[in-house]
Amino acid sequence: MGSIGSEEPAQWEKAEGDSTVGEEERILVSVRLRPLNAKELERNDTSDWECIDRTTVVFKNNLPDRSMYPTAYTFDRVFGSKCGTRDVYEEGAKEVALSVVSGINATIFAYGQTNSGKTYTMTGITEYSVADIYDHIKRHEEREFILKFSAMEIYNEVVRDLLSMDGSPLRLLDDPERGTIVEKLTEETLRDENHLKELLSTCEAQRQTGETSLNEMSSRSHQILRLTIESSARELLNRNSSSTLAATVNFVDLAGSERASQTGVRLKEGCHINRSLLTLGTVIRKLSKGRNGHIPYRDSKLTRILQSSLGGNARTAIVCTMSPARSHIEQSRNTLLFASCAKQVVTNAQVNVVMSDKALVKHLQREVFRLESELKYPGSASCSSHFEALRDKDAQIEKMEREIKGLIQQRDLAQSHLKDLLATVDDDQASRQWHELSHASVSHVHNMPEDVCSISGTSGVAYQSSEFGSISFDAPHQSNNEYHVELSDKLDIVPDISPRHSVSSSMSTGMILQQTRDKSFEASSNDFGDHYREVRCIEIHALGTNIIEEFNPPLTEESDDLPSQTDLDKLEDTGPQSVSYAFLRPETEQSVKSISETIDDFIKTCLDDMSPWPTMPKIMTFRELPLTRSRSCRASLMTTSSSFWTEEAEQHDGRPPMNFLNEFPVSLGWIPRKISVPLNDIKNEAHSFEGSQNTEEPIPSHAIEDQNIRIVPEEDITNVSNFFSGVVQMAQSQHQKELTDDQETRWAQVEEFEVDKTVKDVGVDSVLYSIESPSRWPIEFQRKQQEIIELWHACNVSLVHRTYFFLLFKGDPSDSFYLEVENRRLSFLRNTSLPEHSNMIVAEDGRTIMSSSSLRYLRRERQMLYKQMKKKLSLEERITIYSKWRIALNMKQRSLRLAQLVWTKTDMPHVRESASLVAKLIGFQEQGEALKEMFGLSFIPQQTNHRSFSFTYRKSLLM
Ligand SMILES: Nc1ncnc2c1ncn2[C@@H]1O[C@H](COP(=O)(O)OP(=O)(O)OP(=O)(O)O)[C@@H](O)[C@H]1O
Repeated sequence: MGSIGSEEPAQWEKAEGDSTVGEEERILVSVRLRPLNAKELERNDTSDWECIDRTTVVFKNNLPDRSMYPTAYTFDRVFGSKCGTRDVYEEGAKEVALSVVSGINATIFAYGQTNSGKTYTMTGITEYSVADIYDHIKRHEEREFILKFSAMEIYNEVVRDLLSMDGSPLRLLDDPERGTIVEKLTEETLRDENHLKELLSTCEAQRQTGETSLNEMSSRSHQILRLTIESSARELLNRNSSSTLAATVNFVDLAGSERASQTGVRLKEGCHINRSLLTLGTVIRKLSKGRNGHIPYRDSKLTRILQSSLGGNARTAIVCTMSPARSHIEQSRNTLLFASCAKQVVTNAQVNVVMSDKALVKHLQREVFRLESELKYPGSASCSSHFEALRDKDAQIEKMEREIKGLIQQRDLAQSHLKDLLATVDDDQASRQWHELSHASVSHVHNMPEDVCSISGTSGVAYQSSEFGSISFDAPHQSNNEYHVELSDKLDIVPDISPRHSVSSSMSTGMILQQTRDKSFEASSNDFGDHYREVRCIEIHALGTNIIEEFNPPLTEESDDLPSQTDLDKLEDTGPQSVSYAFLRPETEQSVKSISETIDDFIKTCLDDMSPWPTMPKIMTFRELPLTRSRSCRASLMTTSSSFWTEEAEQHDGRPPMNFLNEFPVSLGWIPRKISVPLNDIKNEAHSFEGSQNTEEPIPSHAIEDQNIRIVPEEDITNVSNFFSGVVQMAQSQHQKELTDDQETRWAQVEEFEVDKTVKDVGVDSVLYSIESPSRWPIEFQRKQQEIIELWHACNVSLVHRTYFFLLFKGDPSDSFYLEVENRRLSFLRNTSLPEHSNMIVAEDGRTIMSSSSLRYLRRERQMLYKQMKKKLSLEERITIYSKWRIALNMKQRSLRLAQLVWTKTDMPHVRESASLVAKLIGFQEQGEALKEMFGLSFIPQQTNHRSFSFTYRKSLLM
């Protein structure tokens, strides 16, 4: 059978013991006082030692010369003279001795001077132990026990087998597993308890004894009785994996510790006895100070044989016997000193498990496999497993971080949705109130007929704001082919073209497409700015013919989304510009192209109608006009397909058919069918404006030379019509003025056109004032301004437009043109809204579309302003403004009310406040001339040698 230590398989541990891991514990040390014997009593020796309690023994006779020694000693247990051996066993040895049945080595020592009662005590302890061991065996029939007994004595440092009769000395051998073993020591397997008793008797008989002066039967040797107990569970005995608990208990009866002089023994005997005892004392003393350093186990046979029991794998109990007699006080003190040292020694006993050979082989094979694996794979298995564990943990952490990130995004998204929902709820509430208020206020707006058209729709001004995007305007529904075209420097592309096509385009000249919406304007009508999505700028270069495709994949010429090759050729021929349709959706591009063509054709037709010269050399088409860099484009336009126009035009002698005009309800119906304009007169008049504004780029000479009239139309058809009306009106007015001034000679020299009597003669008074009578201009400006304000109000002009216009045109003489144009436009609109013109702005189905759309956009603007208030104004600012506008602070929906109040009156203080507030809400920043130009025409008198009259339209330059 092999044996292993504490590193045995768990199943064995569980089966065989509570623990194979040794627990440190101190040696159990007890002291036993024997009674004074007959001799001691005979010589009247006194008993100086007394056990005052279970653990303390005191020297009760305080002699003066002994005061230097301690008088009280405490041990695990002390036994007085009246205590029987049974007590000593029970409390001072039994627990340790019986550990052997649990596989734990144990050793019981009896230490003391001769005749102190060592043999007397140890004999009793051995018998009790054996009895209890056998009793344990009887009570554990499930296990099979094997008891083996051996006995030896060490006499004069010679080991003898007490069970052998030859008395030859035995050698000590060092076994790597079992430690020091006694060679050839008889080990009797015990049959039963009696067998053991017989053997014990044999040992007793074999032990060296001799008469000493103190003890007639003195034990002159160290006796070691060794009982080995192996036990196995019976149920496992037939299995290969059976294991056995194996332990040894040593009952050691030491020879007397007294000095030879005291005992009177022979010198040699005493020397050897003392050598083993001396070594034992040294080992104990050293062990009591810890296991550091060298422990001289090998200095004596006794310490070599009992090495494992001295601070090793064994539980140890020492019973120190002493005579209470005063005559042995020195030996008693030495015994107590030894006992005190022994008390400090710590042992580390553990369960000893012995496995069968087969089980051992199995175990060893597993161990070999494990070791081979470690050799095969560099780095210990434990290290590898640690790295793997770390990698797993890292992966786990990364996964969790990703999950956390995802959860955070989900949370943010949910919060965003919640915010939107709350905003929607607020909007709904606000919207309800808004409708209540707005319905109530409809009548308040000057009882405006519903068919009043939107000034924004006709003024060619759409509003650009980084926050709002472009504000465009609905067109009236026109059967199933209705198109909704929004002209804006920010192109609004509504994907749902059919049946309602909503396209925002800069149309003819420069285009800058900056934003698109992913759903129709109507669908997002509650929020002007939120649903815009950045797309891409499309520019039309003033020069060059290349199509700029900045981000879109290249479009082929065959693409329907591109201008036709004819268009491109035409552009090349005329050379002034190129058109980029980059990033337009196909349907949008087609619409834009159609619109452009329509406008070109329309202008051409108008000019043809206007032209007194049927063979006018060349009329520049809409797209042929030289343009400055496009920055913005603002207009609203109702349009139809070019084919529609072309076909209809052919049937109407090149003029726009009435159906077409109905589809441009804003102004096309107003276009005079026949206009007679003295072109030379116009050209001459141009000189009167020379030098007033000259910010435009030079006009290509060929344009002037070849055409005499150079017209750069405004960006939308509405403005184009207004522009022409302005041209006609100005010419007519000037003509009248000249007539008054007796300039008929000039007038006679030119051909006349018939002028439609529907044209309102708005004149150019303000322009003339600003130029000819600068001193009167301020008064005239105020008058014009007030007139325009009234017109804004009457025509439901966009609030943003009013604000821009009001803040930009502050009375500079150069503003006169803008005021004049604005005045004319507004006057035109007001007039066209009169009953006699209602047919021009009412759709075929009879709806007063323009009125409703203008009012609707006004409401949207006010909603937009309302929403902006909390974004743009601090609480303090809002409170100040509320008080200024006389809105009670405890009123609900104050911002809404404020939005409804702005621009509702025409008195100047109100207008100023309104403009100021709206400007702040929309982030208005005056940008000088560029911003002014967004209001449409910029009449730039051209300095020419020929008295030609030139208008150059310049796109607005909103940055
Ligand atoms: N506690 C005791 N109660 C009564 N008698 C005792 C007690 N202890 C010892 N004796 C008696 O004292 C005598 C000596 O005892 P014992 O032989 O056990 O001493 P010892 O220490 O073994 O001596 P030695 O070392 O010389 O062998 C014996 O006759 C024994 O019966």
